[in-house]
Amino acid sequence: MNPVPRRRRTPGWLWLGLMSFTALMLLIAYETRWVHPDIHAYFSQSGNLTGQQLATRSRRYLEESLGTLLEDDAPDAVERARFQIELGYSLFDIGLYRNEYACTLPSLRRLDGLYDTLGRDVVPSPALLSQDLLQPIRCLTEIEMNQLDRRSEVTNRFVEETRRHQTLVLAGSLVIYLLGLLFWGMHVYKHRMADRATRESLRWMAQALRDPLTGIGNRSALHDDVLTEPGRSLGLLLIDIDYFKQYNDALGHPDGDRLLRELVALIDRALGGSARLYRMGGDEFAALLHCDGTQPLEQGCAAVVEAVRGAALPHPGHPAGAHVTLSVGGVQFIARRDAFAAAYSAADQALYRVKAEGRDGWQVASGITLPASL
Ligand SMILES: Nc1nc2c(ncn2[C@@H]2O[C@H](COP(=O)(O)OP(=O)(O)OP(=O)(O)O)[C@@H](O)[C@H]2O)c(=O)[nH]1
Repeated sequence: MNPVPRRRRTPGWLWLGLMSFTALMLLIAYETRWVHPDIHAYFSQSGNLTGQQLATRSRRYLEESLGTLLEDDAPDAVERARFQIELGYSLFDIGLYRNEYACTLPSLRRLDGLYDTLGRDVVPSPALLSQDLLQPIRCLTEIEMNQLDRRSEVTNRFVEETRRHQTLVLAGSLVIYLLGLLFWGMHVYKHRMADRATRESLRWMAQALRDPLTGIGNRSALHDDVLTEPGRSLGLLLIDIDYFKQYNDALGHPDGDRLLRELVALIDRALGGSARLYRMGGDEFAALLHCDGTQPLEQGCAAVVEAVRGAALPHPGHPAGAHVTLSVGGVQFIARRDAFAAAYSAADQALYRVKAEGRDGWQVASGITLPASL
């Protein structure tokens, strides 16, 4: 046995639309959390960039010590200068400066020597002092400048990359948004198509239950309508035109069609517009009305026959030279799937009794014989 091929499921347009909007949200979330690593390092006070601040502070201590030694005559001036040199030294003596700036080690050695000399209470000559302190101060200035340049470079790179990221986010968002709109549009379009197909099917189904010539229901519609009212007491009229063949023969089929339409309007009016009419085929109609007893049914049958009689529609082919007349058979029944065939047959027999008795009249079946199982 061949296995039934499984239909491959593809995501619908609505799902694709939702997926693209989710992708848009993820992209935005990612980009808003993105931070340039160097800038992160800078703001988190770690990494190389902070070195510039240490050099600045170190240089200030060394400049202060130089000023103290050259201009301060207080007895503790040398001690304070030593302390300032010591502070400047500790901020200067870091791995970054040692590794990256050649002037660092000689400067530190000079500061070491000066610190020892001052410890022995010896104040070097201003020329020597200038050499020992100015050289480290110049070195620190160079470091500061360099670190500042580096910071600018990083900032520039950050700005450029931020711009690139923004462009990416903008372009990506635009593409995803447009895709989302497209998918959504496709979903709406498919939905409309499905709606249209459903309406079309319903229209076809309604048409399948209509008689195209007269616009009233057909035989299938009568069956459907009876089944939609289970248990309800209904009256069924079967109506047949007398000598319609002769009418067609005398006036032609187009006039015959016109008569069929005219009679539908007449019957409808005669039944007060409350009955549902059907064309069973050829020149035979049916009418379905709500009635609790046989009396309203008999009144309906009589009204239909009288109305057509009263209209005095010419019938040039009538064998007895009369106008158009109808034969009607009626039955009252309780709407049930298994009772309808018997009811229909009883009304048909009543109709044929009218035909047999000379036409232009009506009869109502006295009672219907239901199948034994009912
Ligand atoms: N114009 C027209 N004629 C139709 C249509 N359908 C069926 N007929 C005709 O209706 C006629 C029915 O003829 P019969 O069944 O002999 O009935 P009748 O001539 O009315 O005879 P009785 O019922 O015995 O009085 C036939 O001549 C069909 O050709 C239709 O749609 N239009």
